Amino acid sequence: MLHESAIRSYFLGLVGGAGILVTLVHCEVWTWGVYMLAMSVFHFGEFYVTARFNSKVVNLDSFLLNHSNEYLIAAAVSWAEFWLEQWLFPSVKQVSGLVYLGLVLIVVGDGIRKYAMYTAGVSFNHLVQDTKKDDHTLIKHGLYGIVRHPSYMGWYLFSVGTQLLLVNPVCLVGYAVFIWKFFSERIVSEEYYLLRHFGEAYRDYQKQVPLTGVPFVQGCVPVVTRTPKQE
Ligand SMILES: C[S@@+](CC[C@H](N)C(=O)[O-])C[C@H]1O[C@@H](n2cnc3c(N)ncnc32)[C@H](O)[C@@H]1O
Repeated sequence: MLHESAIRSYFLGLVGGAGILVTLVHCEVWTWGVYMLAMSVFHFGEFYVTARFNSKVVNLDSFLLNHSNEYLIAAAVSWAEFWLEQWLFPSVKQVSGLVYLGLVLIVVGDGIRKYAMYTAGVSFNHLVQDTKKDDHTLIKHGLYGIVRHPSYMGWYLFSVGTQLLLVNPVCLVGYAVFIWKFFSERIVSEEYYLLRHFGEAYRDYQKQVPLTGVPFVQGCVPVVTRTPKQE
């Protein structure tokens, strides 16, 4: 495991370094260079923060490089869109306020995600836990006192930010919709298990912190059984 994580880290370092080079040398596509750097920092950071604050579960998957086929396809489609539009309609890729908004979302989004991972510590796991481990405690402080799913919120902002940075209109809409759908379903199943693990304590937490952090996503809310109205 150690040598393979070293290889992945080296590869991510190369991607980040190449990104810096592209940014400095190829001014016409500097946003692509910043994108490469952002992706390498994001994936390296996933492994690093897990290794630092939840070392018992760290493994090669912690880089999230092989998150899912859908993730890889979405990345490849965004690369294709960027280079196709850069070639066919370079005017679309003109640097504007959108690019800078994308940069802000990338930095803020990744910062929120990594801070959430640090805050949750050993309770954070890249895989949703269907059984409760002894050291899994309910986290309600820090960012978790503001929204219930700060790491998903951060990743959502980061992902949308990458498409703004690349000025990819098609993927911007696609990412905003499909990633939203992914997190809305994920949050419901995650909260189903959290309710099983922590029961009333999680129910109270949902009341104290009503926002999930992902827009228009409510999470796993209890089904309210109506008492018939007294006539
Ligand atoms: C990938 S982490 C995501 C955590 C959270 N959804 C977020 O966005 O910050 C998934 C794991 O975190 C755990 N988890 C989520 N919210 C938690 C909380 N408030 N306290 C403790 N564990 C939590 C879940 O049980 C799951 O195993």
